[in-house]
Amino acid sequence: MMKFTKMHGLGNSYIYINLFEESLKEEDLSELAIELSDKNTGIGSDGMILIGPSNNQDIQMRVFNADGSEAKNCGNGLRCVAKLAFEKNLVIKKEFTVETLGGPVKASVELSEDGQQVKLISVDMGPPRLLKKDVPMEGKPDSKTIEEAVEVSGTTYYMTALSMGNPHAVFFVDEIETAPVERVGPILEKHNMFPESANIEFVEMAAEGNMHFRVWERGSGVTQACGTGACAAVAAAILTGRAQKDIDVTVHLLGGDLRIRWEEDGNIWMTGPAEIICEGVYIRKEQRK
Ligand SMILES: N[C@H](CCC[C@H](N)C(=O)O)C(=O)O
Repeated sequence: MMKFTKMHGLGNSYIYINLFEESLKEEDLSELAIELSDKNTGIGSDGMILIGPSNNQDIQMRVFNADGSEAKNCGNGLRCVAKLAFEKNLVIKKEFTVETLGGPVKASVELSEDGQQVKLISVDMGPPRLLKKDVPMEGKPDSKTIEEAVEVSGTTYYMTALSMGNPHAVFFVDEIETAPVERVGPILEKHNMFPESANIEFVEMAAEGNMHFRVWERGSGVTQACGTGACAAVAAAILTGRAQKDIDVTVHLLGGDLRIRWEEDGNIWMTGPAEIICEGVYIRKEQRK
């Protein structure tokens, strides 16, 4: 039996396990993520996120996709971790740091009128990493990938790729409704130009300071939202001259809106909501027989 909390950030849901209360075996983690994410025999989610102690930050977050692969960062997950950590008194400040495999980030929480609930969370996601060697992807290690042609099933697409601690390939389209998310997403996710696979995003620029966004996530497929992907999309828009730094961009995702801003100092800020769906006790498959 294992206590869990199911949370979502704009419909991108994960099963959160509090390692201050539960202990898990390292060798079980990948299988457990697959088991929990299964909507028929598990709880149903886009993956599993562990919140635990850190030696060098206030808390640690580890992210596992629905296919059991471990990711180095998760924007929607960070907002949920920040909310849970504050409301469960795992941290005592409204601003604190989170250790991720993709590097440390800073989170700050905005509270409800009665001060009891976290309503909005802002995360300093750090700078986008623009060099091919950092995405990582094939090609000249110290060069950037900005509007590079890539052919998929006979059609040429123009890709801007970067890392937010995890790999992203961003494509600008004229009409988000017809973006080839499910046709092109899975092909590019596992394309051999990405040694660690990649998250694939499609963006339609809208009126000043707005964009529409869809995503095929590495290890989880189509999700309602991707926080690191939204940051990557804004960075790509700025790198390709479609948006400017130091101005809030509203990213319209299937599950709702995120406010993203690439500051002149180089860091990207993400602000948005996080919700607790339910808390409970999960019975592991091997305990059900
Ligand atoms: N699928 C991602 C991890 C989850 C990222 C996403 N859910 C977010 O909110 O940033 C990866 O393998 O890098």
